[in-house]
Amino acid sequence: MNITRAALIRPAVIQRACRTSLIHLRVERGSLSDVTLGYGYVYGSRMSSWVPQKKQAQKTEPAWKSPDFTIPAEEKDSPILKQFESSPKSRGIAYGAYLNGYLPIKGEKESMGKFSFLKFGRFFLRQKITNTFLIPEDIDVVRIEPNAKDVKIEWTDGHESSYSWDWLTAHHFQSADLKYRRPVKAPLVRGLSKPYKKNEPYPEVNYEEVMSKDSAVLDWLWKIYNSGFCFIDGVPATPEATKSLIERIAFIRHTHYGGFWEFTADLTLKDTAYTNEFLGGHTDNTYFTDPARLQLFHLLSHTDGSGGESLLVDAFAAAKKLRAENRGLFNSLAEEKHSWHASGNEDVCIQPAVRAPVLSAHGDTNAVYQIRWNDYDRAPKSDWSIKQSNTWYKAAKRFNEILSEEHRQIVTQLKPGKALIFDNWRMLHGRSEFTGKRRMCGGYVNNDDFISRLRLLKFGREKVLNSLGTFSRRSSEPRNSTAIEPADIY
Ligand SMILES: C[N+](C)(C)CCCC[C@H](N)C(=O)O
Ligand SMILES: O=C(O)CCC(=O)C(=O)O
Repeated sequence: MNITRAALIRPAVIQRACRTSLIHLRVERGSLSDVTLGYGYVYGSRMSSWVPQKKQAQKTEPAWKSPDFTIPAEEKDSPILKQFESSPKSRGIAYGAYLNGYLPIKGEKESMGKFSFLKFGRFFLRQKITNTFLIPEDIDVVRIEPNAKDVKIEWTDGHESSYSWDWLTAHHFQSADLKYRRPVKAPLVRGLSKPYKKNEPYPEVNYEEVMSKDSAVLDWLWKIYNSGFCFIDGVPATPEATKSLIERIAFIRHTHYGGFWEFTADLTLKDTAYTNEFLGGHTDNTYFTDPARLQLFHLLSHTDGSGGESLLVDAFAAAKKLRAENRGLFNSLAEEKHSWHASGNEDVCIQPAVRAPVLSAHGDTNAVYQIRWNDYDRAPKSDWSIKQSNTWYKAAKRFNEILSEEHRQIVTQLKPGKALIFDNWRMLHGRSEFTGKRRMCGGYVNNDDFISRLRLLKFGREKVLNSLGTFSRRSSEPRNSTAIEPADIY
């Protein structure tokens, strides 16, 4: 198999690197010329000797990788390659896969069974192709060939791998060498990096900009990530424009309220949102295993009445204050799990697969990463002692007082044309009571789709892919479970 083939099966390479060898990488920053590469094996705990290598001559890229690649005349009638006539890039890649056995040889259309197409398909999908469990347990390295761009390794089973330096530095096992690890400092979960302060101008972006430029989408998402919310000005006051705005981030999360929603105080759905009543600060979807991460509201109209002001409160900042003030109360909100529920509509009684506390701490860092605060939807709890129960209610009462501190209340009157989006894992939202006819529309976006969009825009696909599976911590030692921290960026 030539090296190009190995480069084509990068996912298997990744799997193999993670599974069969411990690569200690000493990379002299910036030079990459002299690399000392040693490796040990997870299996048989054989530590090999260090293998100092010198820089190899840069290999030339295969012709089919160049953007202006054209398929040689004699291959023109390949039934498969014809399918890639549309774009030089896919045509070149297809030809590369063809040369490397991922596509049947010319004229053997019938052999283009599902499997080979699937194999070829996977070539694009960055999914593992190799059967991990067929990798011999006594696998060993035969040859290591580092060069400026990557490291090529030949294994005893004949397989050849190619690892980019970025990928290696992000994935080698030695956590002690964290300084060598360069994962994308991407917000995998979230952080309280820059809470919005009262009287600062509100974070805001422009609709036309967001609809026309990915750079404006990045600015928008980064503002939501850092401040917890963002206004969008210049939005046509129509459901259609609002829906397409949300879809600049990702597809809209569908729930028992529908996908993109328009609502008014008509109790079409049995929830306080569908009334004109006061709604205290709360997060939505506490009853879902995976609460929506973002929520967007856009007031379409409000006639013959007044009120309906919108409230936002940064619950991460409030939790940080509670922790500083009384660690016992903070821990109670972080440890006592509740069975939140949504049971208003006759045909649903929704509860999370795993009961969740008010303050969810991240399993790797113990930093708070998600708030569930909704007294309307909190279910009864009986698996605690009187003492635990009393402590929790005391903690919840104190937390509510902190959340209600005047300087934390971000109160705005939404107007048609200016939408509001916020982080539903961090910010409480609410509404004052109102009179008259008020039409609101909006939608939810999942956490994973929000973070995916944000990371790819901010860091670029190659860097994000190179950091798959890495997780940078403040310290290389996991924190113990009692030291639940306030939300922070990591
Ligand atoms: C769909 N729309 C946003 C209009 C209403 C949703 C109701 C949210 C519910 N009270 C909760 O806390 O999850
Ligand atoms: O009507 C509003 O402004 C907010 C409604 C609300 O809080 C919700 O739908 O969760």
